Amino acid sequence: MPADHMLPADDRDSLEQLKIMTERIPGMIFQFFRSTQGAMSFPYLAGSGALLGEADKRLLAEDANHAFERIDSEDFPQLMTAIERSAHQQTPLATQFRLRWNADSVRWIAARAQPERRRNGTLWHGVMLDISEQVAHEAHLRRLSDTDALTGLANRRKLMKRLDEEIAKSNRYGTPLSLMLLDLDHFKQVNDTWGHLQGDQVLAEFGSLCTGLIRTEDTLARLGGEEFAILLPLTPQSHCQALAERLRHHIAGHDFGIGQGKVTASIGVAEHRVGESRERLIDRADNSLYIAKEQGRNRVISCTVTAIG
Ligand SMILES: Nc1nc2c(ncn2[C@@H]2O[C@H](COP(=O)(O)OP(=O)(O)OP(=O)(O)O)[C@@H](O)[C@H]2O)c(=O)[nH]1
Repeated sequence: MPADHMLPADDRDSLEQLKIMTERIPGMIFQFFRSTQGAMSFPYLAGSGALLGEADKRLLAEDANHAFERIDSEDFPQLMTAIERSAHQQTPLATQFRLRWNADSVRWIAARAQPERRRNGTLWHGVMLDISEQVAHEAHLRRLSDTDALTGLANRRKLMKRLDEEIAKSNRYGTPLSLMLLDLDHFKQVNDTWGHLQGDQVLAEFGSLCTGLIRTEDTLARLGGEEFAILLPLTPQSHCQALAERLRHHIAGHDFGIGQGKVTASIGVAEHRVGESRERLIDRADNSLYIAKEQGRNRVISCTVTAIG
């Protein structure tokens, strides 16, 4: 029989096993306490043994700020809000944030914890997991779903997102916003004469050429086939029209690998009007493009019926 102050052997084995396990799991289990005065600490921290030394654990048991000061300043406010809400509503804490790991490494951490009201504050019981690889993978998938595979430019889906963002800003602040639609002329002939592979090459080079002529804040997208679009924030129609004319000129003078002057583009321009929908703006630019094609191609038409070229 064990002495009164000792645990039975079975329990000691279980405790020993639990200790070994918590030190080896690929994450951390913790208790986090926030007093009613706002003082914060980690009374218990275990797991990912290699990541946190005993000294760190002792410091954090006194004051959680040793960990909080390593949290990315962009994520800190939403973490504090999540803690506050969880304490106030007694609902589970579920959040994620970036943690500075060492001089050149930042890790994404997900935290899930259950709050428990105590006489002098709130005590959470929870787990933290390093989700950096998952976050990087999601970002990669997002980039893929927003990118046109042939040209590496933004695709239609991405352009629609950017249009929604910029239209919202334009409506809110009354700032100018222009949209340009570009369509290569008689592209079928390029394919028929030089082959589809060379046609692909022309499309990719067209993307590079235009990218080099616009600002980084502008979004150049391939809408599909030989149709492209450029979204130009903070740009009134007159400036957009001048840029379109410059692009048209460069395109017509460029050798895309099939001889100079073999590729031209028709361009339609429209400026967003406050309160106008995305579809209406696209329709107006598309209408200008249609007129440019009708009037003989290799020209710029703006929605205010000004024809150049
Ligand atoms: N090489 C290549 N060709 C494409 C791609 N997507 C669409 N096209 C071709 O682009 C051509 C578009 O033809 P049309 O819509 O008749 O237009 P167009 O010949 O450019 O004539 P206009 O626009 O009226 O000046 C077709 O031959 C399509 O096969 C692509 O990804 N690669």
